[in-house]
Amino acid sequence: MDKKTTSSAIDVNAVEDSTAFGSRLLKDQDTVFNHNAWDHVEWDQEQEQYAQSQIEKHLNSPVPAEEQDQYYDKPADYWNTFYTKNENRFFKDRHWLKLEFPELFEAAAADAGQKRVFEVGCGAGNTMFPLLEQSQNPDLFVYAADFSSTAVQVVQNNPDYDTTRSQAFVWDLASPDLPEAIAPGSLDIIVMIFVFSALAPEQWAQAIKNLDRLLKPGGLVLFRDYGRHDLAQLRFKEKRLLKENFYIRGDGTRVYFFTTQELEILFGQATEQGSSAVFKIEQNAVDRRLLVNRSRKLKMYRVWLQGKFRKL
Ligand SMILES: C[S@@+](CC[C@H](N)C(=O)[O-])C[C@H]1O[C@@H](n2cnc3c(N)ncnc32)[C@H](O)[C@@H]1O
Repeated sequence: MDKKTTSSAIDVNAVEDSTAFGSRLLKDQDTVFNHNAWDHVEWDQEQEQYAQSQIEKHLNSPVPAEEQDQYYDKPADYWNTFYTKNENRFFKDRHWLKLEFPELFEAAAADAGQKRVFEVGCGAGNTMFPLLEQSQNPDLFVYAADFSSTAVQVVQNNPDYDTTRSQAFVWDLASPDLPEAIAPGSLDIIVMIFVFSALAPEQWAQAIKNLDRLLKPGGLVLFRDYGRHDLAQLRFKEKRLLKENFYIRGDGTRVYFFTTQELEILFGQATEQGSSAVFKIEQNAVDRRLLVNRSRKLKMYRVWLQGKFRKL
């Protein structure tokens, strides 16, 4: 958990706490400090009011208009700086991947046949490396792309990077061009973990169109990202809001906080958003988790969204 007062994209590592999601339910408020994490937590009135007052504060104090353009001009530069500073801290062993996205590991089974998986916004390769490590499938190939060239270097410099089974390259998810390395309509699975939130809302339609063009019919998007009113949103200070629910962290990286309704419209009825893509929504769930700092008696309300969208 990020304890700094200035927000940073390293906060995504808080998702490491989400191991056996759904298993621990808080039934008695008096026991809240007995464990580190509780699932499916209903928010009390105090937390709801806090959320509303923070959102109002943000809306009343956006990033000054004359400072906004820099965050739209070269967003990858901020991520390059981020990876230059955080290279070692960022690689995490994601135990929950297998629990939440078993489809990935089915593609890695010995008899799964030819499978092509693409990790978009791969950062340090937090999906690609564990997947390949566990793969028994000689015919699994994993692509990994990020628009930060520093992130791609981090992946390529990893001693486990194996060019016979994987390929990492620079690509912008919101680009009008598909990556040269991947044939259109050839992918079985695309993984986006805390990536879509980094796009500006006006880039969503192009990004979804790209996913649709890259996937095979029946191919799957595996999605995990920030939910509306997550702790990371509510703790923003003044002058960090670019647009409603879209913020600039202290390190200059951007982050949007979604609702399931927005994802439903974006992926399920993408045509209306200016993209011809339409996906069957197989999962669109909220992971509301209360993390507890037992020694400091702090309660942290996390809200993450998880989706599985199948190309029709
Ligand atoms: C919060 S990090 C998550 C990294 C990784 N998916 C993980 O879960 O560890 C977001 C990543 O998305 C990348 N990113 C942001 N916008 C992107 C875009 N338009 N195209 C490709 N990658 C992007 C950033 O460079 C960063 O590596």
